Amino acid sequence: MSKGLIPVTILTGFLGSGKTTLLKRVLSEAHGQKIAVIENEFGEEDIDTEILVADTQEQIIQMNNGCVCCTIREDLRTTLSDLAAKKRRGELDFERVIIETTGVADPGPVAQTFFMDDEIAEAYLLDGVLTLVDAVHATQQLDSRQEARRQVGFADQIFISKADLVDSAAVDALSHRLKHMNPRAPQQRVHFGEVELSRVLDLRGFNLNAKLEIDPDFLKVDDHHHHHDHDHEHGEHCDHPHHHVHDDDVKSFVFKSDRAFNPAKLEDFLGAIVQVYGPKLLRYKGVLNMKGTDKRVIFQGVHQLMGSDLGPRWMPGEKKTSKMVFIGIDLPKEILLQGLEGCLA
Ligand SMILES: Nc1nc2c(ncn2[C@@H]2O[C@H](COP(=O)(O)OP(=O)(O)OP(=O)(O)O)[C@@H](O)[C@H]2O)c(=O)[nH]1
Repeated sequence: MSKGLIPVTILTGFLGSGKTTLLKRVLSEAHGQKIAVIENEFGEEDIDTEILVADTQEQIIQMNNGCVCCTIREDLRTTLSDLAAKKRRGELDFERVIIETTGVADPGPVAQTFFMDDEIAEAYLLDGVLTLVDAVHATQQLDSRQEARRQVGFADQIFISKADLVDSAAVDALSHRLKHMNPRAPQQRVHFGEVELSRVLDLRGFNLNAKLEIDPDFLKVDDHHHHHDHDHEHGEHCDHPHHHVHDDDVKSFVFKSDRAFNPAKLEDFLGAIVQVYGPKLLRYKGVLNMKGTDKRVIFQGVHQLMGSDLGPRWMPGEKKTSKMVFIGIDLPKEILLQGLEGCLA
């Protein structure tokens, strides 16, 4: 990672989705890596920490704060800055941080900590948000709990746990639903937390400097919108019986164009959009063809906080296709798509 920043992974997922199981597994497999774990649990019981301590040499920091939504940002900030200070002074030795969030929390404030606070941003780099989805209970949780939907919306990687307990058609339906909510995040089934470390660490989901690719398949699930997509990847229409039953408020859409953006217009437009829709924009991310540079422009954000950076050069003869994905709650898709179209040079 650049500039010696400490990579941070946020592990989220609804109650009982298998976060601790996965974390234990990762810690036992991360040979040679020193990981500081921050348990952000809701309630007094410190059971998870005990389990982890018993099995590993990791440094565990428990935060038992009552109200997750309002106080976590401050507590997490303090915890993170203490950790970084101890590392600087040589009192603690660790290379990365994993934060296990409580199952009922919206991961947004946790993720935002890494953008909003200068002191934190100078020491840490948010590497990725991992979301566990419980195949047995997800449908009901997603139907009834906004936090569960937001956890999916924020994910850079989705793990479906407990697929062993339901039939495969049900897992497929769930997977399909998740893909609609968040086409950007790869999905993988996990059995009792068994995952490759490469799926968990160094995802660089938030790293602007990293080589950034958007899964080319995500366009296939964008069933409502084809007029920006002239590649005719329409094969996968949603004939799935499950799809129209739900009305998930977390939705996503993709903008795609081969024409370059006018940077000033785009900046104005996006600036205005995040002002108005920031609270509803969970994540957005794009690889853009921008007039005036032969490099890709990588842009991404969480809520109102937006950043951009230069990525790799376009290859000679390569089609310079801009792709943007927006994930959010009740977003005015047509307004956004038309607005973006209007920013093309
Ligand atoms: N059958 C099955 N059970 C699993 C799987 N993954 C986890 N579990 C079980 O699910 C239960 C909950 O797992 P935990 O890892 O404690 O879940 P958690 O997300 O940390 O739970 P909270 O901290 O309460 O939010 C445990 O009994 C696990 O053994 C899986 O892939 N299959």
